[in-house]
Amino acid sequence: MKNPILIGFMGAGKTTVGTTLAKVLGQPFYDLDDAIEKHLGQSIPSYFNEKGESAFRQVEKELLARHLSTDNVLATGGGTACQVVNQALLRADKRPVVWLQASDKTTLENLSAEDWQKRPILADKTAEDLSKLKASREVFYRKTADIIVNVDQKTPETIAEEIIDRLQNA
Ligand SMILES: Nc1ncnc2c1ncn2[C@@H]1O[C@H](COP(=O)(O)OP(=O)(O)OP(=O)(O)O)[C@@H](O)[C@H]1O
Ligand SMILES: O=C(O)C1=C[C@@H](O)[C@@H](O)[C@H](O)C1
Ligand SMILES: [Mg+2]
Repeated sequence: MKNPILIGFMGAGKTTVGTTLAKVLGQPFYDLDDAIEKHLGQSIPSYFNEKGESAFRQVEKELLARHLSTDNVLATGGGTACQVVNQALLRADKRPVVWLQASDKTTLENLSAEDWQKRPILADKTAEDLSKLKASREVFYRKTADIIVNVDQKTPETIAEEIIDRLQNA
């Protein structure tokens, strides 16, 4: 089984589930947002503030491209799979792409006030705005994913096991 790439909306649990999944599989884990922050030497919100979203997307694309040839369990950022150029990179990688699909309710429950602050796309947004943005992005996740795993009311361990089961039986 090739190590999967996790995509999906903010708060779906890509970082959390990816960490657990990598442990269960005994494989290294790579989190694209963490890698971006290390590369920039600053937090994503601070970089967004200084340079704006399009500069962020450029760095995101470069680090994604640089990393795809390695075989880690990979957690993308919430917007990674929504950029056309990244979709092509993800599809070309030949690793299974797993969409962690969460309801609005789960997404809102997962995102604490601190999580909300760490995600500049959500700055000044209401729950209703989040719901609209999430709905508008689903078409991209669906198009990029090989499998869809619903995460509602499941622990990270259960989700990781489900991903492994689905990939082994795919
Ligand atoms: N299955 C789960 N059960 C309980 N809490 C969860 C679960 N998945 C994620 N969380 C919590 O939700 C929050 C957001 O999770 P996480 O950072 O993994 O999301 P993400 O998909 O990586 O978001 P982003 O796209 O912004 O990187 C964290 O506080 C995490 O602890
Ligand atoms: O959904 C998004 O567009 C983002 C999600 C985060 O993971 C980060 O990649 C960044 O805050 C942008
Ligand atoms: Mg994450």
